[in-house]
Amino acid sequence: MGSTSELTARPFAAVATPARPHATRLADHAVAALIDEVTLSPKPGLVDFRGRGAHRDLSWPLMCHSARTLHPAFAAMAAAGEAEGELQALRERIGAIGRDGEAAMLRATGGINTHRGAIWALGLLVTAVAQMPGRGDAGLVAARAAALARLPDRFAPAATGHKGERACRAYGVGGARAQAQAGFPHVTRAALPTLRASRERGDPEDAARLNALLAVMAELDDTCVLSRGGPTALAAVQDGAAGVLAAGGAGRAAGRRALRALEKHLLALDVSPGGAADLLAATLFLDRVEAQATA
Ligand SMILES: CC(C)(COP(=O)(O)OP(=O)(O)OC[C@H]1O[C@@H](n2cnc3c(N)ncnc32)[C@H](O)[C@@H]1O)[C@@H](O)C(=O)NCCC(=O)NCCS
Ligand SMILES: Nc1ncnc2c1ncn2[C@@H]1O[C@H](COP(=O)(O)OP(=O)(O)OP(=O)(O)O)[C@@H](O)[C@H]1O
Repeated sequence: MGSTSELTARPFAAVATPARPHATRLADHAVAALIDEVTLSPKPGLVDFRGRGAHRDLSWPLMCHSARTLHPAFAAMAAAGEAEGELQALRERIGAIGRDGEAAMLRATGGINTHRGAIWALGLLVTAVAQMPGRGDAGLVAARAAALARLPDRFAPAATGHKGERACRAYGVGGARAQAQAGFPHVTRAALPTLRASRERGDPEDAARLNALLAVMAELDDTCVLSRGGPTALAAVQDGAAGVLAAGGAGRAAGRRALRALEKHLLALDVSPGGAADLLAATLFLDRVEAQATA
């Protein structure tokens, strides 16, 4: 079997054809990025092609099914981005579409939260790309997504009551919302540069993607980790990920040994960097969009 990135690239290569409307092709890229992310292996603590990581209710088939279920929501957000020029109206339109997408996700998964954070991040980015036809620069797209994320949504719940929100309050961190409102700095300033530097160094694609994930894990205030393991676990994730990169990353034998040790440690702590995984999917999406724009 080829690398997992080869395994997942093929199904979508035939789908994103020029005949499909732009909004549909953007949704294709978003779904493909989510499937590439969950398939990437070996990820520490996370669901991947090998198994559940530190999760009892998530699996690779379920995450792939959830990702495909989100295609209509991403296509509708992209179409809204193309049609709506007034940003406040657009913000509330995609908020409503995102909540519908969350409901569709929960119906498809039997009530399990597989991609709530990904709907937020990729929904904003898909909408931003749709607003800038022919442009794909990650920094510009992320800045437009941030402008949307900073606008209020009168119809969003005042409080989600979710783990991420509770972790933000308990530990004084910004979480998914702040990451988007700041323009996805962990994507544009950490993951994307690491992904490209690894490729240029000749690392295999899977190793480059793992290094991009590790670059996010090394710095992110991941509320998935904080919710389960608090600041001690978050420090272990951040220090461990930085250690793998310092050992040469996933493309070097010493880095792979450090990655295996990190995975063992996170499984022992029973924590999973789900937020970093969402941002890896966002990174892979922007990487695809930039490649298409410059093709
Ligand atoms: C902004 C969101 C993510 C709020 O999430 P909340 O902070 O309440 O926590 P929740 O546990 O639901 O989801 C957080 C998810 O974000 C990811 N995440 C965690 N930490 C981070 C981080 N530092 N940076 C980025 N993503 C992160 C994780 O995957 C996690 O699962 C979104 O769910 C939301 O606004 N929901 C309200 C309904 C709505 O309006 N949805 C449509 C938005 S398009
Ligand atoms: N490959 C992945 N594996 C696990 N989580 C992922 C992955 N990719 C993205 N995520 C994100 O992380 C979230 C799962 O992290 P979380 O800690 O919330 O797991 P959970 O099982 O829902 O929570 P818990 O079991 O602690 O109640 C998903 O909702 C998704 O947004």
